[in-house]
Amino acid sequence: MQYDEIMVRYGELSTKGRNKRHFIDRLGTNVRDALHKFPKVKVHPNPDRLHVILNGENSTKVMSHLKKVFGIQTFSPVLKVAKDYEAVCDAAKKMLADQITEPATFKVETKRSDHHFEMDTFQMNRELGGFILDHFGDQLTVDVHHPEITVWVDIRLDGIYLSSKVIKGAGGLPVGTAGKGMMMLSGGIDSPVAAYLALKRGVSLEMVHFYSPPYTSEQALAKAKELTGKLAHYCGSINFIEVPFTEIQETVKEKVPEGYLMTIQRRLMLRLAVEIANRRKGLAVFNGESLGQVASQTMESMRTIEEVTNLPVLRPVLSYDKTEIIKIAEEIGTYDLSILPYEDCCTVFTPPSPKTKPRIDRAQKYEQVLDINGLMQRSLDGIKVTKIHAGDEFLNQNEDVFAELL
Ligand SMILES: Nc1ncnc2c1ncn2[C@@H]1O[C@H](COP(=O)(O)OP(=O)(O)OP(=O)(O)O)[C@@H](O)[C@H]1O
Repeated sequence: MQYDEIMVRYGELSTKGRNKRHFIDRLGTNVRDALHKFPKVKVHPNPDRLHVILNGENSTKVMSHLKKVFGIQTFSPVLKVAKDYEAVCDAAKKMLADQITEPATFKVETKRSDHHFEMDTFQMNRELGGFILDHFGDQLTVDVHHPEITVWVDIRLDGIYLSSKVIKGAGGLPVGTAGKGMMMLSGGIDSPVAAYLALKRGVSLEMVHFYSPPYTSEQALAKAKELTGKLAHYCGSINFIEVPFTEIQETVKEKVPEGYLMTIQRRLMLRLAVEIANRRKGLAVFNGESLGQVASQTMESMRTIEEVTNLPVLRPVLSYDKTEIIKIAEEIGTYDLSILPYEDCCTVFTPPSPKTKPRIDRAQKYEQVLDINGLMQRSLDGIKVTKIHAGDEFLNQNEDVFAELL
């Protein structure tokens, strides 16, 4: 059914006191971004509610985009009618016919800011309630205390607004209200989920992806970019930073004892991510590590890798089980992409038995034979940044991607 407006209720941000204005403005910007494909839509972020005026744009499509904007608790599609009781009845009938699928309880709740309207709130509740019972009496019964459906009637100066559905929003905080972070994004299952959770807490992210041609293919890179396109649905667009890592991996493999290959590679990845964060005003590095999942994800290993920086390294999925991570990946639509069998630079160079408790002093000693600054500089010189928008696709532009899978 086509509605006139979507009324958005704020989530957690309504408790943010002095920062409230900043949060609301940011949410307004994010909603406009998310709805940029609907040019007629107008967004009005008011202190108590945000109003999306549809001006004829398809309400179902607009709502499917709104569902992914963080900082929204719930929203309701609204019909606007002339200030006329008959018009209110017609609209209520249309709305409920579209909504009711099984017996339910209901009540009418009216608010009136136009005190010149001929009916007061009490009258409207009673009359419209009676009208609804006349038409839907076989399915609806009145419950004024805990109704399953509330028909809201808002009598304002410019018209009467009706709504009856409450749709759950994405929750969280508006992206961009919690600072900027660098997300280490592989093509795996965990880091896209970690990125989603960071975005949900209001962090604005840039993706840092290490790739090692010819050991890793164009398809592996395309997969990481396409994952970014999926995540961009939650924030409009995301910068994707590809970082060449081949020379580092070849050198580390040649010069470092096998048990420490993974640790030293990770220390270099982290150093690079931190340098990129410093250059691009990032406040933290995020990754998809989950405690105890693999050899590099023990506390000892995390400590030895993290020793190279004092920038916070944040791990949104640290305490999640794999099954919990997979569930979120499925919900946000990244799982099917993540399990495509393209090699990651880490898997290509993973030794058969990496140390699960690497020591800081050993890692430092093995790094002494490496030209860390030179390796990093050459890698940083090869960085490429691409702005990726929601839904951008990279894999299917490349037909041989699928050919290779067959
Ligand atoms: N090629 C890469 N580019 C950027 N970050 C990476 C890359 N490979 C690994 N990482 C980062 O290191 C974390 C741990 O990687 P690892 O391969 O050990 O674990 P994982 O559990 O398979 O993670 P994921 O499922 O995210 O790949 C990843 O979650 C990601 O944040």
